[in-house]
Amino acid sequence: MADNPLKSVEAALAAMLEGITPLDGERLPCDQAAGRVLAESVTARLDVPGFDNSAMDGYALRAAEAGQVLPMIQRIAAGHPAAPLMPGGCARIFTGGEIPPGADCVVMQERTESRDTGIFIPEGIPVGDNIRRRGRDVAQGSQLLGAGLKLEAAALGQLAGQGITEVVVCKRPRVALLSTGDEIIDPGLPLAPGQIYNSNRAMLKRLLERFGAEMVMVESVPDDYAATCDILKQAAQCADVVISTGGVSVGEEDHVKAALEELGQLDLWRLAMRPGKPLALGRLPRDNGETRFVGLPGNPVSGFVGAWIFLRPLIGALLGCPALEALPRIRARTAFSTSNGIRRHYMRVALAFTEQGPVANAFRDQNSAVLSSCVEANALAVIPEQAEIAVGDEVECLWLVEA
Ligand SMILES: Nc1nc2c(c(=O)[nH]1)N[C@H]1C(S)=C(S)[C@@H](COP(=O)(O)OP(=O)(O)OC[C@H]3O[C@@H](n4cnc5c(N)ncnc54)[C@H](O)[C@@H]3O)O[C@H]1N2
Ligand code: MOO
Repeated sequence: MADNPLKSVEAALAAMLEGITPLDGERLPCDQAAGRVLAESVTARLDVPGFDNSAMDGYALRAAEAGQVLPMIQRIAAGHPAAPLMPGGCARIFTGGEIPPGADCVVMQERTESRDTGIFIPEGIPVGDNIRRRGRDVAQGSQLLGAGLKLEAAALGQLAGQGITEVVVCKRPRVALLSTGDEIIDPGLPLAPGQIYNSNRAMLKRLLERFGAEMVMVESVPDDYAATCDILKQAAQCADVVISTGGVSVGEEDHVKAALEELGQLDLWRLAMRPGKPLALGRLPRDNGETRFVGLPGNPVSGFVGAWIFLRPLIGALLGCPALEALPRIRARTAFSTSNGIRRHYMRVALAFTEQGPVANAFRDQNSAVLSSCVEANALAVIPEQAEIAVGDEVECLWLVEA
């Protein structure tokens, strides 16, 4: 919008992500790699399955010999090698058992009858029936898993299925999380009048760890310019990303932005988003390069929304994980009405999946200081600038999933 003095979220995201490349890889045992992102793709060493095997407990035979009683001349349990099957006979076989050379189908035992002279096999068994072919799941030499994939249950199973015990994953982005404000007190300590407990830290730590970051510094910073400069310098040395909460607005006790401008560079400030308008993006120098800086507003909901919209893609880019870079979008009908001003509103909603399609239920109080609005939210409904939304209108929602 031409007369909107605030920067768009898209412009801010592009500025934040510009020049970011994934961090180096590190080799890890697979049993410590859950939730980590592959830095290198993995090639299959083996065919899976490694040999033709039975999908059922039953009998292996030549399909052409079905429709008669066949003597049972071999027994093949899973884990034991199969000898060739002589013509005119069948083999007792169990699920996962190796198909004996010569056999070309398996009949499940429920379809057979045991007779004195052998096993009666019904007619019309197709060649290949109930055989799981070698390499059907994975072919040796093919790409098993691609770089950038977050290792979750099935991928870990695929690695184990290859006998692989180590992988190269992207190093976790190191994050320094600074809570500014004289009024902010750690849970466990007594509260004096005017003070509040630090709710942002616990919330952001959890979100950042879910996104794949490692917390290397977690500090509280008083409302003091020199102290803010000191801690920013220290944080920039030990972290890939420095995140602060509070102190980015226009008050006299808001020192973060001034400290950032003094020490490094403020790339962007004041966004057309609600909540989160005073969010500040920039960079701080460190010995071998620079450290990204994200200054989240102090209001807890601004921090929550800012984390999903900015920190998730930032951590994703540092991890080389495309799935983390954009939240999945889903269209839903609103169970609420609202009218919006010049900032895009990210309303906290609980999506319900009804027979009529997804419905977005908004928490009654959408103020940026009301963290209750986030507790049961599973999506952010994106209300465009100046929009008038009536009950039942369709809006786009961002689904709050970690990857
Ligand atoms: N004159 C103006 N005042 C404000 C503006 C403005 O444009 N002009 N913007 C408002 C908006 S919007 C926001 S958002 C806030 C952001 O201010 P800051 O980022 O400077 O944050 P603080 O002032 O330090 O704190 C705001 C609020 O959040 C509480 N807070 C801070 N840290 C924590 C924490 N770790 N845990 C829980 N709560 C926290 C703090 O006590 C304040 O109540 O500025 C508006 N003002
Ligand atoms: O932009 Mo602020 O985060 O609405 O309260």
